[in-house]
Order: sequence, then structure tokens, then C-alpha cells
Amino acid sequence: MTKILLVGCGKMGSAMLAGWLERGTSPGDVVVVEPSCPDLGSVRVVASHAAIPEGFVPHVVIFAVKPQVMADVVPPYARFGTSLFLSIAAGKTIAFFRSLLGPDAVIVRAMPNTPAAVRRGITVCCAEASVPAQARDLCGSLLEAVGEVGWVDDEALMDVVTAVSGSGPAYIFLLAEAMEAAGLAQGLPPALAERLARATVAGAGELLRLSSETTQQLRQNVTSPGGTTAAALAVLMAEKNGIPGLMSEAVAAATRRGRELAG
Ligand SMILES: NC(=O)C1=CN([C@@H]2O[C@H](COP(=O)(O)OP(=O)(O)OC[C@H]3O[C@@H](n4cnc5c(N)ncnc54)[C@H](OP(=O)(O)O)[C@@H]3O)[C@@H](O)[C@H]2O)C=CC1
Ligand SMILES: O=C(O)[C@@H]1CCC=N1
Repeated sequence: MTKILLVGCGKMGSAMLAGWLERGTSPGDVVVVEPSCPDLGSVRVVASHAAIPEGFVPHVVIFAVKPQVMADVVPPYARFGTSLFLSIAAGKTIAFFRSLLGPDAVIVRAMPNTPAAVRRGITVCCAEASVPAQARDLCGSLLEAVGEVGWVDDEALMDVVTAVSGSGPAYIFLLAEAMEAAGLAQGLPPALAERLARATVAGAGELLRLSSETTQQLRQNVTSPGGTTAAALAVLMAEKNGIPGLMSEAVAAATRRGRELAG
């Protein structure tokens, strides 16, 4: 069985861990390094790399700590030189990990998202051409435990992926928040405003998932000529300050931030 060393068990690490266990990974095959040492049932948790049980040789080391601490966290793991190293950090490049892990390290960079917590994430992976198919397959199967997986060859695209799907759930939650606030402002009781916003975003998401129609067609299906939706979309799709322009600026800003985090 695949032996997994998970470094960082916060929001993303814990979502992946839950997915692996659900898919049949034995708790005994996982060691988690997490300073707060949370109780993870029969999964062994240690506070630092120094406490990893002797004799535990992972097939894969997964870095799921914040990009800002990565340079301090990664170096001690170079001792697992025969392992595959998988990072899910925003910004941090394959070259960055190679500089800390050595020239022969096998490294895959991936970008999942928080719907992984309900096994409905999407992850994009990237690896250099020299990374063997077996290593790619291992990453693919670990990440498929929490949702869909795709690959890109051009690492520069990873910052754009991060800006669209990595950060993207936040944009959708903001939309739900804004719909709730707008409903309140128009006189809905708070509980109903929240329920309507949440159910509408979730229901529209499910329709989007199951339908073969384009996003544009799904939008048009709601929009009766001269009706209420058309009145709202005239505001939301305005050339100035409409959602398309704002989203474009937002994704560009997130992409730029990813590039800054690389350094
Ligand atoms: N949240 C998201 O939507 C997504 C995040 N990512 C990426 O995933 C990574 C993790 O993000 P996220 O899960 O949100 O962050 P969290 O802060 O929730 O999790 C990171 C965890 O790592 C722990 N940690 C800190 N130092 C160490 C160490 N030396 N060894 C082991 N663990 C340590 C932190 O503990 P403590 O809090 O005590 O410091 C924390 O529990 C980031 O690189 C991020 O870019 C990728 C896709 C989506
Ligand atoms: O905000 C961030 O930097 C991380 C990466 C993608 C989602 N959260």
C-alpha cells in the first residue's frame, strides 16, 4: 500500500486525508506532521519532522502548508529523496522545490480547491517531462480521492489555474453572501435570505454540473425577454463595473499574486 507523509493538516490537508481514508487507505500507512497535533483517530500525528517514526519511508511526501512558510518547512524532507514530492501550495514553483530538495527530486505541483472537503474538488497537476508515469499516476489517484483531476504541461498556467479554480470557490461564496445581503436589503427576513441564496447557488451549481448546455445557454434559460432576470442582468453585465469585467480583473490580480508568492 502507498505510504503517505502529509506535511500540514489544515483545511486542504485534512480534506485530502479524509478522501484517502474514505477510498480505503489504511490509517497505518499515513503519518501526518502538524504542529498542533490534532486527534486524527488511528492516523499517527507528529508535531515535527524530527518525530516521524524511524523506519517510516513514504512513497509520497505531500506539502500542504502555507506558501509563506514553505522555505522553512521543506528542507528536512530532502532526506526522503526516493519519495515523490507533491506540493499543493499556491505560487511555489517546481524549481523552488528542486532548490530545496535536490536536483534528482521527483516533484509534482498541484492546485486543488476546497470543495475537496466534499469530494467535489478539481485539481490541476503539473510536472516536468522527466517525471515518470508511475509518479503521475500516484498523484492522480491521490487527488482523484477528492474530485476531478487534470494536467497541464506549461507550469506558467498554474498561477492562472490557482486564480480560477483554486481561489474560485471564494468568488462563488461571495456571490451567495452578496445575494443574501441584497435580499435582506429588499426586505426578506434574514433566515429566508440566507436559505434562498445558499439553495440557489447550490442548485445552480448542480444544474451546471449535470447539464450538457453551455453556461451561456443556462443563463439564457432563466432570462425571459423583458422579465425580471433581464432587468438584473442589465446591471450585472454592464460594460462598466459589470461582473465579466470585474471577474477578469480579479483573476488577473490573483494570477499576479501567485507569481509574487513564487519568490
Ligand atoms: N485553502 C484553499 O482554498 C487552498 C489552499 N491551497 C494551498 O494549500 C496549502 C495549505 O492551505 P490551507 O490548508 O488553506 O492552510 P491551513 O493554514 O488551513 O493549513 C496549513 C497547516 O499547516 C500547518 N503547519 C504550519 N507549519 C507546519 C510545519 N512546519 N509542519 C507541518 N505543518 C505545519 C499549520 O498549522 P498552524 O495553523 O498551527 O500554523 C496548518 O494547520 C497552501 O499552500 C495553499 O496555498 C491550495 C488550494 C486551495
Ligand atoms: O488564497 C490562497 O492563496 C489559496 C490558494 C488557492 C486558494 N487559497
